[in-house]
Amino acid sequence: SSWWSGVQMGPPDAILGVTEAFRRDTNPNKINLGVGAYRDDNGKPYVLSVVRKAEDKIKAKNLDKEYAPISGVAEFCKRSIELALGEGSDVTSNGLNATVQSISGTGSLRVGAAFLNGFFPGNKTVYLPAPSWGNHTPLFKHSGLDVKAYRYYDPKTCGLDFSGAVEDISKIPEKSIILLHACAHNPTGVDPTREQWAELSALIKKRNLFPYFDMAYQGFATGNVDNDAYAVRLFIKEGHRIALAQSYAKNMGLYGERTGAFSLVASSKEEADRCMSQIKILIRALYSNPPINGARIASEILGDPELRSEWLKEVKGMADRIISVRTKLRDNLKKEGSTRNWDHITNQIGMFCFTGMKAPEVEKIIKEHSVYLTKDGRISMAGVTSKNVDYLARAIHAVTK
Ligand SMILES: Cc1ncc(COP(=O)(O)O)c(CNOCC(=O)O)c1O
Repeated sequence: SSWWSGVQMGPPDAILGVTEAFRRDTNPNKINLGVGAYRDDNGKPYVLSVVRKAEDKIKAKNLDKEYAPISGVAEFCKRSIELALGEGSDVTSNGLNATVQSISGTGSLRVGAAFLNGFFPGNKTVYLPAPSWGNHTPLFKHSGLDVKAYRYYDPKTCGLDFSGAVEDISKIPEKSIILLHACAHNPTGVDPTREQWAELSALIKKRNLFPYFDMAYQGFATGNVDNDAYAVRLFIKEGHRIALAQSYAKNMGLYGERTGAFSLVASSKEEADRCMSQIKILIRALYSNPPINGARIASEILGDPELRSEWLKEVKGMADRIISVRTKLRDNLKKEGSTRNWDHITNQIGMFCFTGMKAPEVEKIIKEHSVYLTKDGRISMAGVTSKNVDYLARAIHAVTK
């Protein structure tokens, strides 16, 4: 028998499986609301013009292709943590952060998880919001950490189950790890209000929990990079020593360039240096050093005042398009005569909308209307355009009335 006769066929990825089914559908009105990547109003992938400008500037520099340091392109690491914490943060001015470039958000989360597995002195269990990004559980489990959940989404209101979250977090054993989506929660689109973030910060401090922020959408949620970093900056201000994973897949459209960063905020520069040395040892044995192209593009944009302000306009443009189709969809559902409350479509934020459609309704809308989405009723608003939003509203009304 062969070496691999024991290997089972694994289940298809829930999200990518939707796209395959979409591709097979011949209905000209078909709509793909599964994929979590931005599309313009013509449903096409979007390369930011500021990214093209940065590429031209980089090309003119005739840079070599030498290895980046294990910790990545230094300029990128500096610009990335400053984007997250804001210029002049005393964390960066006092060198309290250990920041490494990694392979987009997923690689950054994974490097952080490997470091926690090796060095976290507390309860090596990560508490995720229920539900969370599908990849969080396998990512942390493969890193050797245990994974549990705290209540987060309320299916009755399609909003935040804040009292449930507080109740569950109050019971999390001290010195555990709590994963927080900094903004634009995936898959629900439900974010805490600023007041609720303040309560969560106080509670997490009281419970002596370690906050691990996943910020994959900074600038993409409200269109403002400072607003979207509010929770991260609040926790720092409140004295939490956080971990942070960042991605430039969505807010710079660098999906395939795999550009991201992992940061740890330590209590002294000397401690940050010790942590950095151990993180580098982990990276060396994982992938040795990260890809240079995306990091060069991101640091070119973040480091040049003109490109930076152009980027801020473009990322706001993407966020605004999503917000406008949210409003159109909600209004069209009303116009179709739906008696359901669809306010959550505009209360939720970022790439995703948890519609509240149940599995039978999802099956029906796929089969009868060729609208493709994941079974949990999550739609990627990026797939909604001014051209298909009427059709979509009719289809949703047809299966939910
Ligand atoms: C919360 C979160 N963290 C991290 C990431 C990591 O993204 P990347 O590794 O591409 O930077 C993502 C990207 N998700 O992909 C879209 C989808 O769910 O369909 C994410 O949503």
